Amino acid sequence: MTGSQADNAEMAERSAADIWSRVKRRLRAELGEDVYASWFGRLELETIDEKGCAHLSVPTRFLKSWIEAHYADRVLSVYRTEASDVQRISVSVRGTAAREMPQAVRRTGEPARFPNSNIKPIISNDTKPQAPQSAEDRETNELGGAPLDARLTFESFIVGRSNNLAHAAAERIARNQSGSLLYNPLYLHAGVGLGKTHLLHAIGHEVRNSGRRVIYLTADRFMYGFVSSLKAQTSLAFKERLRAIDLLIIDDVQFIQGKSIQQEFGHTLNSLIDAGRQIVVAADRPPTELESLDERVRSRLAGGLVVEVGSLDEQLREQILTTRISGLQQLHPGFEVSANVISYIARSITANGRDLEGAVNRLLAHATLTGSTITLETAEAAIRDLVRNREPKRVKIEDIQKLVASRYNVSRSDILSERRTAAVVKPRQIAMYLAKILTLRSLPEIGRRFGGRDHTTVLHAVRKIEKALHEDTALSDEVELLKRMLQE
Ligand SMILES: Nc1ncnc2c1ncn2[C@@H]1O[C@H](COP(=O)(O)OP(=O)(O)OP(=O)(O)O)[C@@H](O)[C@H]1O
Repeated sequence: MTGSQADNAEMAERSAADIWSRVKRRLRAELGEDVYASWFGRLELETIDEKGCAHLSVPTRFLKSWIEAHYADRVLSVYRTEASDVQRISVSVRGTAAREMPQAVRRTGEPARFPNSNIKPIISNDTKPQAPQSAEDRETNELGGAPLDARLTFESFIVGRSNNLAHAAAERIARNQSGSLLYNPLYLHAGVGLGKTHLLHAIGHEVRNSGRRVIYLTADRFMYGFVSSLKAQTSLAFKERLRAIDLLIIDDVQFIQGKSIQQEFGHTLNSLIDAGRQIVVAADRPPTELESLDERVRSRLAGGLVVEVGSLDEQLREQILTTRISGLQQLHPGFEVSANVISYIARSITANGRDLEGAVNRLLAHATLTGSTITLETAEAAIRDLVRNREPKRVKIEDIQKLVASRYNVSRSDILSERRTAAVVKPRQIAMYLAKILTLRSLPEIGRRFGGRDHTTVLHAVRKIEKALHEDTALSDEVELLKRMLQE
C-alpha cells in the first residue's frame, strides 16, 4: 500500500467510526437508555464492505439473535439516516466473525470481498420499496410500518401437520373478499423460528396485492410509532391513520410494554375490530400467557381465532430444505445437494426453520468457496456448530434452584422454605422466573416444585422480575448470565 492509499484508508476508517458513533447515539436516543444498554451497549462495527453492507458484531449468540429478531430494521434505518450508502446490515458473533466473513479485512477501511454474496444478509434494502410509490406506501412509511419480505409468501410456505390449521386460517383471511370478517383477530403463536412471521408476511402480500391497505408492525415499531407521535403531539393523527387501514398485522405482541402504550394498543384493537378491520397478530405464547399484558387486552386478543403453529416435523424440515435449495439452484446452477445430505440435515437440525436456512447458507458458502461437491462429511463439518450449539437443552427446575441458590449464597432449602427475608425472597423469585421461561412447566407445577406454593405466587414473582429487568440493567445482566449458564 502506498503512503497516500494508507492515508485514504485511515480517513475512511475514521469517518466510518464517526458515523458509527452517531448511529449509536441515535439508537440510544430513540430506544432509551435501558433498551440501549441491554442490547446495543456491546454492538460494534467491524467493517463496511464495498456492497454497502455494514458488518456488526456482538459478543454472544444470544445478543445476535435478539438484535436480528427485534431490531434489525431499526438499526438499518438509523444507519441509513447517517450514511445513505449503507444498504444492509449483518450481525455476527465476535470471534466467529472471521469465520463467517472469510475475506473481510476487519476494521481496516480496505474493501472486503464476499464471494458468497448470495447469502442473504438479515435485512436488506433490496426487499424494501426503493421510494414511496403510492399514497399507500407513503402512509405505511409515516406509520413506521416494516416492509414485507418478498420471499415470505404463501407459495414459499410449506404446509405440514403442525402448521396446516394456521396456514388454512391465514389463507382464508388473506383471500376473504366477502366484506364480513371471519376470525378477528387471528392470533398465531409458536416457538422461535417456526414460521409465524412467514405467515404474517404472506397474508400481508396477498391482501396488499388485492388492493387493500395493509400495515405490518413489529411490537417495537408500534410502541415507537406511538411514543414518537405522542412526543410530536400527533398521536391523534397517528391513531386515525392506523384506524383507516384494512389490515393491521402486529408481530411479537409479547413485547408490547408500558401502561399507556398497552392502553393505546387495547383502544386500537377495539376500534379497528368494531370498525370491521382485520387484525392479525403473532406471539411466542398463547394470549392467556401474555402475563405482562393488561387482562382486557389479553381477552380481546383471545376473542378471535387462536392457532398454534407446532414444531416442524422431519418430513416438513426435509421439504423446507429441498425448496430452499432448489430456489438457490436457480441462482447457482452448480449447487447440488444430494437427498442423503438433505435428510441428514433434516434429522440433525430439529429446532427451527431459521437454523435450516442457516444450514443451507453454510452449504452454499462451502460449495461456492471451495468449488467442491457437498458430501455427507462436508455437510457434517459445515453445520457442526449449528447442531451442537443450537440444540435446545432441557433445563431442570432443580438445577435452576441450585444455581440461583449458590449465586445468592442461600441454600436450596431456603428457596423452597416459607422464609420471607429479602435475602431469600429475591433469589426465589428469580428462580421462579427462570423456571417459567426456561422450562415448559405450567405455573401450578412450578408452584408445587417451589415448596407447594400457589400458582398466583409464581405469577406474581414472574411479573415482578419481568418488571425489574426493564428497570435494572445490572439485574438484567445477572439474569441473562444465569440463563446462559443453565443453557450451556
Ligand atoms: N412451513 C414453512 N415453510 C417454509 N419456510 C418456513 C416454514 N416455517 C418456517 N420457515 C422458515 O424459517 C425461518 C424462520 O421463520 P419465521 O421467521 O417465520 O419464524 P417465527 O416463528 O416468526 O420466529 P420468531 O418468533 O423467532 O420471529 C424463515 O426463513 C421461514 O421462511
